Amino acid sequence: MKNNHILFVINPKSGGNDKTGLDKFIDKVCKKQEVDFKLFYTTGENDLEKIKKSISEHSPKIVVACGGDGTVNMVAKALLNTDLILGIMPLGSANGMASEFEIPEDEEDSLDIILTGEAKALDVVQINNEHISLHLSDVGFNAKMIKEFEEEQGRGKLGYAKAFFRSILNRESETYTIKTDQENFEVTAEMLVFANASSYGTGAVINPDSDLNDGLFEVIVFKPIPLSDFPSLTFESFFGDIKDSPYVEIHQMESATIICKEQQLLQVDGELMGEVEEIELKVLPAALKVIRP
Ligand SMILES: Nc1ncnc2c1ncn2[C@@H]1O[C@H](COP(=O)(O)OP(=O)(O)OP(=O)(O)O)[C@@H](O)[C@H]1O
Repeated sequence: MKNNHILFVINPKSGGNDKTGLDKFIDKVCKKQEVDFKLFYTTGENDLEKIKKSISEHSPKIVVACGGDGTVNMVAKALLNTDLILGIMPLGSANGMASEFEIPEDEEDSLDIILTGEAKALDVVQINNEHISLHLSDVGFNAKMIKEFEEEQGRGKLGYAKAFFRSILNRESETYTIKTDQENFEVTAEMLVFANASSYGTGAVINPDSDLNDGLFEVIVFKPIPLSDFPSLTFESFFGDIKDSPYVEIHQMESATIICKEQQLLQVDGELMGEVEEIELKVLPAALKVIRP
């Protein structure tokens, strides 16, 4: 079956790559396949509202996020609680959600999946009633590393490596209280991950039991770890099972309130959301339909 009537939401800046030929490419493929389509370009200003307006003007069946995780998250926000289907053309510097769904970065292949793939339901994690997370959100080590990276002059792979090693050397432990329907408990952690999905864009698997459609999410506690054991934990996340590590604890839940003893920088699907003291998490089961291979 051919998927018809599509709105392509293009982030012209994502991934730092040139997208000047993208409109012609979409036009060529869609015309050949006799698929109706419209293009929308993000500006970085009030894009969510503008996308919603464009959806109400054009009434598409599918809305495709052409960008990185930030663009995917924003389009998903516009589609929540509607019958519209999300498609993904991974064109960002971080394409974590696309790699989770095994959507290839090649434009031709990803567009083919959008036109012929099947829509499957996906849980979404609501955070503090204002953000949604399809992929991975966290406080602690990773959020601080992203901040370091964004402040890095050089960026690129070298900038990432510098931010990574600086963050490793400056790791800090924080105390968090986790409140669920069943229990309240305190943890000391270098990082807490709120995980719908399984892996960061780098390929590190931090949530091996992830099921994107089980009506649950995982809170992964990374306990204080001596520097000498850091390489083995990293190795396990890439090649083994992180659950075997004595420094990792995984809790599954439907909702939770996390209270941070000190304010923490919150990262949601690759975007920094500022400092928070309390984090309200709630799974929205099967709240989104996504085209997958
Ligand atoms: N036309 C635009 N000009 C500048 N920024 C934009 C534009 N459109 C969207 N943005 C910004 O792009 C970001 C999302 O980028 P996205 O995550 O999709 O790609 P990315 O290349 O992975 O991003 P990052 O720069 O975070 O690595 C948002 O912060 C959004 O505000």
